[in-house]
Parts: sequence; C-alpha cells; structure tokens
Amino acid sequence: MTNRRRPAILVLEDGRTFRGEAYGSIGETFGEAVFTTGMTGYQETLTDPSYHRQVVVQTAPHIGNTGVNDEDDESGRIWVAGYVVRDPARAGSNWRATGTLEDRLATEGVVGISGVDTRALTRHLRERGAMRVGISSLDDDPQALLERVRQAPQMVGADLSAEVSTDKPYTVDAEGEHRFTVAALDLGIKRNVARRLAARGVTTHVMPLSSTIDDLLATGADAVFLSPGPGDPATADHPVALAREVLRREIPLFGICFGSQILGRALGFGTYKLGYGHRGVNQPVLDRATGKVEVTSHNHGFAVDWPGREQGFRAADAPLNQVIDTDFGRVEVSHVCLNDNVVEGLRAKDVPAFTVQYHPEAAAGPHDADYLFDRFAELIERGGRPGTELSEDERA
Ligand SMILES: NC(=O)CC[C@H](N)C(=O)O
Repeated sequence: MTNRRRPAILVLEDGRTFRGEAYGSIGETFGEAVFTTGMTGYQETLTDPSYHRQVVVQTAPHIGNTGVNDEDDESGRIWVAGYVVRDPARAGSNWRATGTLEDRLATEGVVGISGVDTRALTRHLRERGAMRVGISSLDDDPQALLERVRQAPQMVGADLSAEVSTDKPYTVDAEGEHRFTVAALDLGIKRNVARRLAARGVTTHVMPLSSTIDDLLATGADAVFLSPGPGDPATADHPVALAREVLRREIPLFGICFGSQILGRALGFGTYKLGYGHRGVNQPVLDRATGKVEVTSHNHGFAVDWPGREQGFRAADAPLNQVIDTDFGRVEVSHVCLNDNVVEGLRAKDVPAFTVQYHPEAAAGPHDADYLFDRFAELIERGGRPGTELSEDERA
C-alpha cells in the first residue's frame, strides 16, 4: 500500500508551507509540530502515548529501514497525530521485522508526509517554537488548510490523560523472585517502565487515571509510580492531588516526565512550556549529586518552573546544597539539562520522593539512566527513608 507519489502539503500555523508526498494514510491531520532528533527507535517513538496529538518530525533523514516488529511497541497502538520524514526506506529489512513502516502507518490511519526538507522545518520550529500544523493529501490549497490549522486545539491547556490511560487495572509480574509491589498511575505509561521494574523483582499494578489513593493502596503497593504522558501538566489536577496524598503518607514515590511535572506541582512549583522542547536520544543531563553526566532520552515540551527562572536564574547554578522549602519539606534540583539548564529531576529531602523529567526506561536506549530504577528499589527497600537515594557506591 504505497501512496508515495500522491502529493501532500504541510502547513504550519504561521503560514510556512512545505510540499511533499503522501506517506502512510491518505487524509488530513492536525496537531502540535515537534521534532525529534533520535537516529534510532522510530517504532518506540510512534507508539509512545506522550506523542498523542503531536505531529512528529524526524530529523534523521532515513526512516523505516528496519521495518516494524512485534517486540518494540511501547503501547498497543501508534499515537502520533501525524508523521513527517525526509526519505523513507523503500523496503524495511531486519531479522525481527514483521512488516514495513508505511503499511503499518496506513493500517493505523496515520497521515504522514515524506520528501520534506526536515532540516529546514526543524530550524523553523527551533527559531519560532513548537506550533500547530496540518498535513493534507486531500486538499492542495495551503490557505484553506491554514485556516483549519488555526482552529485546531493548542497543546497549552490540553488535558489528555483520560484519552491514553488504561480503562481497567492490569498487572505486570516481577521477573524471578517478587520483592516489591508498585502502583503505577497510568497517564500514558510505556511498556518498558514495568519491564525495568520487573527486572528488579517489582510487581507493577498499572492503574487507571480515575484511581483514588485507596485504590492505589488496595493493590498492596509498597510505593507509587507516576507515569509519563501527553498534554499540559498544568491541567493534571487529579494526579497532583493524588501525589499530595502519597507524599502526606510518606509512601515512596518515583515519577518520570509527566510524573515529574506532577510531583513538581504537588510540591508547589509551577510548570511552563518550553520553546520547542527536548525530544531525542542524546540529551546530556548532569546528576548534581554525583557530578556524572548521562546521555539520555527526552520527550517533553513542558518543564518544572524554578524560583527566579524568569529573572534569569539557572537551576544549574544553584549551590549543590541549596534546597527550597515546600509544603512537604526541603527539595533540591537533582538533575539539569546541560544544553539549556532546564530542571530535569527533583529530589525531596524530607519525604521519600524523587523524579526525573527524562526517560531512564528509554528503549531503544540509551541506558545510562537505568540506575534510577535501582535507586527506586533501594528507596523502597529502606522503607522509604528519604534523602538517601544514592546507592552505597554512588555515595562513596
Ligand atoms: N513524555 C512525557 O511524559 C511528556 C510530558 C508532557 N506532556 C510534556 O510534553 O512535557
């Protein structure tokens, strides 16, 4: 099912237009245009629920080379609202492949465009910021499409958790001997989170968005996990209230990405929209406690606001021992992005909670940050005594 020769157009909300060819499904789609710089892992990107309502631009010029397979999905479907590539592989080939990427996009109704100068498009988004976009292989009139783009919903203010969360709880069993039980609030969880926990003897109960604190605790949870997910964290009032219940009870808490923004809000910080976000697999992050730099996978358009940011204060410049007093005691910035000083992790000192804004569960990697799942397991093992998440080795 190849529609490669049918013309398609891409129109950004500021009117910039790119012409290309239909890729995937024929049709029309709208969303927030974002670029990702990952050279690998397109299947994981496409199936990551955090990309719900986003039109993803791949800066890597060749996409689809290894086809798609039955093992690498991060959820049960493709979530991106649209897909923009430069030069799709004419054939997908890999020992694990079960089909081609374009057929899968078409089967799942994902409208894409190929033959676009994705470098020019990325530079535009980097200069002007993430914005709404439309792709059409039905209508060749950019002006008419532009009007529809401008009617599409914005990402700021988008409350999307209910659209991606599981309807019913389900369980992912520990591998080998069971050590701990974690209740994971599903705001758009990726499969590899539960796998990384399972590898540490953790049984994970993945819980729907509507869960109450009693529902979470009824699983027998030793700890709570707040998942990544799409949308504007400023809208996530129920998860924030739930996180505050967890903090109040001093139950160990770990969160990733959207989960990190929710912990930030639960502690009393705001969140804000980044110009064009961080999306890719080679973002340098400093762990301020150990001084180590890790190369990490990111996918976020919002971040936790830090006192003084708007006046030019950079979290990375804060003295290592600087803590901020919150409703739940002292908190420190544990991780920062070395590209732009965005807050990439929070650690509470008086309650057992820590989070990162990036993806230690990243598949296809990198795996530098996998140690964070060890820190979580150690925190649970110590009965949630806070402020000591560093392992013996890291403290030495
Ligand atoms: N991957 C995520 O959890 C993304 C969180 C949030 N939707 C953001 O864009 O910042």
